[in-house]
Parts: sequence; C-alpha cells; structure tokens
Amino acid sequence: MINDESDLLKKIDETLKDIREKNALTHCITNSVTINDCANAVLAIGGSPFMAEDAEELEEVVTIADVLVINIGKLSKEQIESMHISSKTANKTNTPIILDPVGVGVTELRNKTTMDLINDYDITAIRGNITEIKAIAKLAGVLDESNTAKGVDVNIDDIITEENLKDNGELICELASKLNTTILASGPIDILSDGNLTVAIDNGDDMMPLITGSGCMLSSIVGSCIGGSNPFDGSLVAILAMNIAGERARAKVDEKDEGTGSFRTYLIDYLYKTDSETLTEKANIKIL
Ligand SMILES: Nc1ncnc2c1ncn2[C@@H]1O[C@H](COP(=O)(O)OP(=O)(O)O)[C@@H](O)[C@H]1O
Ligand SMILES: Cc1ncsc1CCOP(=O)(O)O
Ligand SMILES: [Mg+2]
Repeated sequence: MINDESDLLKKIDETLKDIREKNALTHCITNSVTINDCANAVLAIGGSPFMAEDAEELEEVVTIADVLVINIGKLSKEQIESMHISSKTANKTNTPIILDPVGVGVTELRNKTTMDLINDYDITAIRGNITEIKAIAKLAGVLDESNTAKGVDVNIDDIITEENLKDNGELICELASKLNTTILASGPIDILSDGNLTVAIDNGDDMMPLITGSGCMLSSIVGSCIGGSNPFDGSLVAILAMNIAGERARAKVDEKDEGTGSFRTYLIDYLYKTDSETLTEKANIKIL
C-alpha cells in the first residue's frame, strides 16, 4: 500500500536488485536510428538485449524472451507484420509488451499501427513523449484535440510544466485506466500512471532531448525493468535511472567543457553506474 512518496522510495533498492538478478531478456523490435543505443542502454541497466524482427524466428524469440519492446520509429510493412506476430505470441506466453509510439499523430501509418496494437493486444506499458501520449488520448477518444508532434520530438506547446501538471496527470491517469495499461509520458517533468497511482518525476537534464534516442533508450530500459519486476515499480526505477544518469552526464560534460556527443556516452556510463542509494537520494517524485 502506497501512502506517500517515501513508500515509493523505499521500494527502489529491492526493485533494482530484482531487475539486476533477472537480467531480463529484452526482445526489441525497434528503429535502425537508435537500435545500438537501445542495446547498450539495456545492457547498462542490467538487462540482456535481443534485437530480432524476421517473421520466421519471432515465435521462438518471444517464447524465450522475458519482455517485448515495440518501437514504431521507422516502420516498414515487414516490421509491422513482425510487431503483430510478436505481440500475439507475447500475449499467449504472458510476456509483457512495452510500446513506444514514436511520432504517433504525425502520419496515418503511425496512428493505425499504434491503435491496432493497442486494440488487438494487451499492452503492459506505453512510453512516449507527452505529445505522443496526447495523440493516443485523442485517437482513443479521451481528448478532443491534440497538437501534432514535431516529427519524433515533442510539440513545445505540450511540454509538462508545474502549471499543467495536474491536468496532464488527470489525463494520463484516465487514459491508462481506459486502455488498462501503465503510461509513462516524458519531458522536463515525467508522469507515470497505472490508472490508480499517478506520480510526477522531476529529474533529468535539458541536454537529454538534444541527442537522438533518449526516449527510445528509456522505453527499452522500461522493458528490461518491467521484465525484472512489475509495470509500475519497473517503470519508476527506469525513469529515475535514466534521468539521474542524464543529470550526472550533464555535470560531467560541463566539468570537461564537452557537448552532446560526449553526453551520449556518459549517459550510458551513468546508466551502468546506477545504484539505489543515488536514485533514492536524487529522486524528485510527487504523487499527484
Ligand atoms: N527538458 C528536459 N529536461 C529534463 N529531462 C528531459 C527534458 N526533455 C526530456 N527529458 C528526459 O529525456 C528522456 C526522453 O524524453 P523525451 O525527450 O520526452 O522522449 P522522446 O525522445 O521520445 O521525445 C526522458 O527521460 C525525459 O525525462
Ligand atoms: C530521429 C528518428 N527518426 C525516426 S526514429 C528516430 C529516433 C527517435 O528517437 P527518440 O524518440 O528517442 O528521440
Ligand atoms: Mg521518442
């Protein structure tokens, strides 16, 4: 039973231990832009990445995997078919599915692919930037209007701030409840909800959106963390690990007068160095 923020902080140590012990085999069907970063992020947090998408091997892969991560960043007809084969098998084997709806709201193909996956399968968690989550809210009939994403990036009019936090929290909670899933909406402040408990996480660094793949990496480690624990606790540890790695990476690049290229490398370094003491100490979370 969670009464306040300290109850959530107390669970971090055990959840991280479970994640590392499980070393979840994290099957990713993802985009070729950030696929290598995702594999390294999964290894750094303590998972085991397995990128596979040819239809011929998918039933075997999903059967041995602990979790399936689907990222729609760079779709092809073959990849969409692979997403359906894998999701169908994952639901049969009770393997959790994490969906990163990259660029949903921007094209009809992304809208159709996202909503087909959501409507046809039990999706354990959805992780997207706030514009993508609002696009799904509109497609699911929870929101009347939504802004269009700037390609794969957030629309600046949607950015989560202290002022709109309550409204966004209510929307994400309602959407999670309607879709019977856990939702993690990201930005300067992130919101996590399973339809009952809704938490804002105010960590991270403004250099994170300046490298490609911070969202994709986050979704991949959400997969490994859920594969090693449960949807809410796993997602919370994943977002804290990612954002606190971002804070530490930024301090390092500033100290060394470096830029976004080094930041990308340090982000993986500090994901690898994730420890529960640092997460607990630096976590800035608020139950909404
Ligand atoms: N301005 C920001 N300040 C702090 N953290 C941020 C900022 N923008 C994004 N993040 C963090 O970067 C990661 C990726 O989020 P986001 O950029 O929203 O996803 P995407 O890359 O899918 O658009 C998340 O961990 C999020 O908390
Ligand atoms: C640039 C780009 N184009 C298609 S997928 C992709 C990567 C998106 O990564 P992220 O959402 O993590 O920034
Ligand atoms: Mg993204």
